[in-house]
Amino acid sequence: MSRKKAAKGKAANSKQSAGSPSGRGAVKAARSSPSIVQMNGVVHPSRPSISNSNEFYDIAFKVMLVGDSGVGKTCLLVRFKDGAFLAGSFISTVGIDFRNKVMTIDGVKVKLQIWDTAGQERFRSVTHAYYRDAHALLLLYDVTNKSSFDNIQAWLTEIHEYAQQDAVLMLLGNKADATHNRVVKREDGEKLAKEFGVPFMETSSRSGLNVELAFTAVAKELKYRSMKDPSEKFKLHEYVSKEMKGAGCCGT
Ligand SMILES: Nc1nc2c(ncn2[C@@H]2O[C@H](COP(=O)(O)OP(=O)(O)OP(=O)(O)O)[C@@H](O)[C@H]2O)c(=O)[nH]1
Ligand SMILES: [Mg+2]
Repeated sequence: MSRKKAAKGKAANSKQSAGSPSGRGAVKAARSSPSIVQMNGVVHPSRPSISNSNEFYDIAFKVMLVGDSGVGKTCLLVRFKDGAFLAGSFISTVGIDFRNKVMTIDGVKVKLQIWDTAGQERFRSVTHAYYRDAHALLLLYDVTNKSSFDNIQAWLTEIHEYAQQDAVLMLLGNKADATHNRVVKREDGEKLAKEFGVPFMETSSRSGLNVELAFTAVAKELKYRSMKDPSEKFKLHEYVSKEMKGAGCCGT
């Protein structure tokens, strides 16, 4: 298996305040990024000239974070990538952004190129264009925000319309640490996920609960699928049920 060099996970655009007039410049910048131009099917590394990471990888996949504005997509990505929590005032993502992370899955270096989409309605047409290349989608709602949960069905409709049929999909109930403000029960999330046949877990970017697991589960599923070795079996639902930790149980 040949090893490729991973481009440093550099955001294609920066965040702006939710009240900023337009994110068009940033979106345009993101669209002209070489990473995007080359991205069809399995992700290819960006031009070496912009790569300042020495990390090598064997296979690469594109993962998309979707869900209402404020559910915590950016925080989830930052927690996963940097192990930090973005506390303080909420800065809404403009357009679309990405970061890379290389994980070692059963001895194979798997690069995830993780696309952080803007949840705001006004960017919806921009983000639609990226669905088609996604190998996996993490759909988030916020357990402290009922409307973000109620909107999950609409998000699923959108995903079915724009994403590839065989894309890996997982539902995440985020902000599980916020016990006092919780309005969506874990069982409601489980029920909804079961209805749509998607794996589910609650996460917290603040405590780190299940963050690594969510991305590891997706990376494992994609890796096993790409290996196409019938002797190697991986069951995403089973893996998630076995490895998942409950809110309030274990923190990180
Ligand atoms: N308590 C708690 N707060 C969180 C968590 N994740 C995110 N937040 C807070 O929720 C707010 C929104 O987080 P973001 O990650 O920026 O939300 P987003 O989904 O990226 O929003 P858009 O970019 O507008 O789509 C921020 O103020 C975060 O600090 C979490 O796990 N727990
Ligand atoms: Mg964001």
